[in-house]
Amino acid sequence: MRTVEAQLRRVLDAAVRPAPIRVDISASQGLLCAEEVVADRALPGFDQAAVDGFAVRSVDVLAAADEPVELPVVGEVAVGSRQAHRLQPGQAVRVATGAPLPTLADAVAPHDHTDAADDPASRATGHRARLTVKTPVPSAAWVRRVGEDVAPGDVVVRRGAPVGAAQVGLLAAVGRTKVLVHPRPRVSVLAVGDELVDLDRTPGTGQVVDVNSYALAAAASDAGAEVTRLGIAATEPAALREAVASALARSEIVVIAGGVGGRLGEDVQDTLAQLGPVDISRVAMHPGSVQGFGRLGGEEIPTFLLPANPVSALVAFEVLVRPLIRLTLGKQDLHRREVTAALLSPIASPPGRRSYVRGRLLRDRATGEYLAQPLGSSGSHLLSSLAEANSLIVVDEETTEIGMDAPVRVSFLAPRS
Ligand SMILES: Nc1nc2c(c(=O)[nH]1)N[C@H]1C(S)=C(S)[C@@H](COP(=O)(O)OP(=O)(O)OC[C@H]3O[C@@H](n4cnc5c(N)ncnc54)[C@H](O)[C@@H]3O)O[C@H]1N2
Ligand code: MOO
Repeated sequence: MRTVEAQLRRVLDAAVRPAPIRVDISASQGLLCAEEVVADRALPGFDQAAVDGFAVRSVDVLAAADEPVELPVVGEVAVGSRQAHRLQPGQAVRVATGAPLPTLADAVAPHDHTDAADDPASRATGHRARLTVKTPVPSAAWVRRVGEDVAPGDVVVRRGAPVGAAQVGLLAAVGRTKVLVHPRPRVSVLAVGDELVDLDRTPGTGQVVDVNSYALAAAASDAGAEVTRLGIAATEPAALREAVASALARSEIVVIAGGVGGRLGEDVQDTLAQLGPVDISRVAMHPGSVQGFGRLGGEEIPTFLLPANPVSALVAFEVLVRPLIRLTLGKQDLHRREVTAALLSPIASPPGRRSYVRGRLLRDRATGEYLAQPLGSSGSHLLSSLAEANSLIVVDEETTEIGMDAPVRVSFLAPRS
């Protein structure tokens, strides 16, 4: 039996990474940047007022520390003003937040530092108002300096950085319409099984609705892949070979649920062997121990044969496929967050296998301590208990029993609202 680690290594070694692509910045969110994005401009692009107030020379209002200083207001600069403004020593200009600062001004006195009054005498000289500055403002106060955020030549988004809302904002700010990113890996999902019918049919006696292609497609999409759910594959060898070959041609990862055991399994494996070597092995895990993996087709596309019991399929996906999708996306961190929790009821685990026990992770309000409640039976067909779970309790290979209150390793599943 191969350890989970050894199987994961084989899987990750087989990763096929799609070449980076250039996309609109609006489509880049959630992907990893594949280039160093260098700013060709400064942000802010010019010195500007950080508040509504009056642009002044700080030296002209120094004396306001002792007594109010009066200045004539010689003009007004609105946001977006494209006209050059200039003030002379001893003058003030009314400015709005974001307006370009007049030449010579090096500070803004906010409204609450000042009193402004209409002054007929100063109006006669062309000035609109007299300003009383009650508090001095030091140089650069209430000014957003050119290049303070980003200087030309700065890297605004690093290669390998996840693109989130702030990165999309920076790309827009430096005028980039497109950005090079690692695309989502394309994952194709198929199910095989003679008993399967699609969900638009009422299953007859002995028939089972195909759950796996839907559930695995959802899991792949949640992991960040671009998914094609191909549904139930024909089991007639030529048709199956054709279906898998066409999936290989359009995917970086192929996931097939079923075909691991029994007569059908042998037929499926024989057919797949025409496309490349498939290794069916027992992996030291529970559930999901019997599985197949190979690199198929000319491009050696990593291809999984997952055990068909729905819980086994999803757990095997979680443990082996999800990390491969994340690696293919370019992520550094391939695994879910793990915490240590106190076990709320005892669990058993088969010897020599790592168990993934469905659980609910709780937090003790008073102590902040994590608590793990194992859910129901461990049957691999019991999908509703996986739906109840928000985590998997991971029991190592050597342990066969864990008592109440003992510390256990718990891996988060997708966060739920
Ligand atoms: N000789 C052995 N037989 C089996 C073993 C074993 O170790 N030795 N392990 C059992 C376990 S556990 C699993 S899991 C399966 C894995 O084999 P397959 O992947 O070929 O699974 P099947 O036997 O075809 O199906 C198992 C179960 O799942 C249902 N199923 C199948 N496909 C779907 C689908 N798309 N959606 C929902 N449910 C599906 C199927 O009807 C069966 O009930 O092998 C066991 N046998
Ligand atoms: O491999 Mo089966 O994986 O335990 O349901």
